[in-house]
Amino acid sequence: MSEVENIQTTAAPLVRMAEIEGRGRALVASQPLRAGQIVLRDSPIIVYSALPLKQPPPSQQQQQLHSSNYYYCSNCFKILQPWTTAAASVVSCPAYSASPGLGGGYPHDAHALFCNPNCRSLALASSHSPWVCEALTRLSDCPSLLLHQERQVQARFLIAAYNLAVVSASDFRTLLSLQGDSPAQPEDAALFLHSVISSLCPPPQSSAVFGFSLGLTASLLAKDKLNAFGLMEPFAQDRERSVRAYGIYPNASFFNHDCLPNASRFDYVDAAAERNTDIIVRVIHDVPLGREICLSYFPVNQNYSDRQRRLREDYGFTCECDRCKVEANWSDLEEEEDGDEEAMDEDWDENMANKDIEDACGVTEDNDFPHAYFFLRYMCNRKNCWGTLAPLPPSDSNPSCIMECNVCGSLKNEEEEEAIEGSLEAGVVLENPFSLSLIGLGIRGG
Ligand SMILES: C[S@@+](CC[C@H](N)C(=O)[O-])C[C@H]1O[C@@H](n2cnc3c(N)ncnc32)[C@H](O)[C@@H]1O
Repeated sequence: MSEVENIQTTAAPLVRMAEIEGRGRALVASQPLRAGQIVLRDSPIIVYSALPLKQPPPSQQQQQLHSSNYYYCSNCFKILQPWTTAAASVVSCPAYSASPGLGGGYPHDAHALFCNPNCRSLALASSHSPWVCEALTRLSDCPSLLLHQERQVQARFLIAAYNLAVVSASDFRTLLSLQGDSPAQPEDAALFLHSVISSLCPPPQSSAVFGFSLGLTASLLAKDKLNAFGLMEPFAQDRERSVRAYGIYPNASFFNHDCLPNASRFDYVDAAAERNTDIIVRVIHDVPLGREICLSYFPVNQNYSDRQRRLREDYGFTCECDRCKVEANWSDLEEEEDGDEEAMDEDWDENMANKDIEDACGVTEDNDFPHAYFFLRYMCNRKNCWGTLAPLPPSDSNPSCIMECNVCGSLKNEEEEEAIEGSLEAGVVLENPFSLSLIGLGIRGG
């Protein structure tokens, strides 16, 4: 085992890297961890926009995206205030001649806006170099690319990655060290994007040390697919949550997946603080020394077959976690019963609700649903949220009773919820030591 460099700014790292057979590199607890403890704060080596290259004119924005979320700074990725005099500090990339705000709004076709001149200066010296600016301009006028939204976002990643090779060789080496190899036969995306970039905007000569080849393009795309974290738009109950930007995080990339994770990651992109694109990983309950720390690569409410398919197709492995071992059996039964795999999603809540709550809390010994406690305690009960709850960091080793959701951001005070709900539910479940979680998370009744 080797210690992960820079993984903690404190003197004693809380996690270290281990090589685990069948799972590759992993992060394990290097000391006993308390619920809520921050095990990693990580800064991205690349952040790139999740928006298509060619943005629709304002008249169509409403249909395609939530318009208030549409504009953000191309350096720090904080949302830009709607155009008012309060947003007067917003500046565009120098290559774009019009001034933001003219005509009552931001220019919809400016490919880079910055929340202030400082952000612009930082970007011009790094992520928005003259080559990136020129490349994005050319790519956004490429008709064959504009047909594929996903390819446009991949193109943004490739431009950011090839630019990284020029502006920071060491960060580019780190990127190359992450999981993800070029497949023997390059996939369509790599063939297409490499040819478009070669013809329209080949990387500058200064990146020659790493070269520019189809193999490298394919390998970079593979690394992006396995390691990128989505920085999400704020949660809203009435619409699907979208990704604002993707980031590649050099240390967080070593977290393996578990369908019942013991840690969850938080981001605070619109926070006023600096390093707003960092991700912060906290353990959701106590973790013993030596135990692997895992995240879930997607919301924990997904059913067994969807999870397995996604992990196989997107991440190339078969999940054999405790939850999958259990659900493999009841999933088969349910699929036989209704003969419709798709119906599992809708049935999932019902499955949970129908399981005996006493079993869930370990009161009786039934291994049919041993992990129900996880959902009752650590899954957010806000409609359409499906986030994971983790306690706030402990203070002076005292655990916090405030749980924070990593998707909608709500804070739940377990003690207050117990007091309020307890009076409503008196006699029903309060004898159960876990009742406050059951009530607070609203699982009862499905
Ligand atoms: C983001 S990387 C995690 C770090 C990776 N293990 C490494 O060595 O760099 C994702 C990859 O890790 C592996 N992985 C993650 N979770 C796993 C699990 N539960 N079982 C087996 N392999 C896993 C898969 O190869 C997956 O594509």
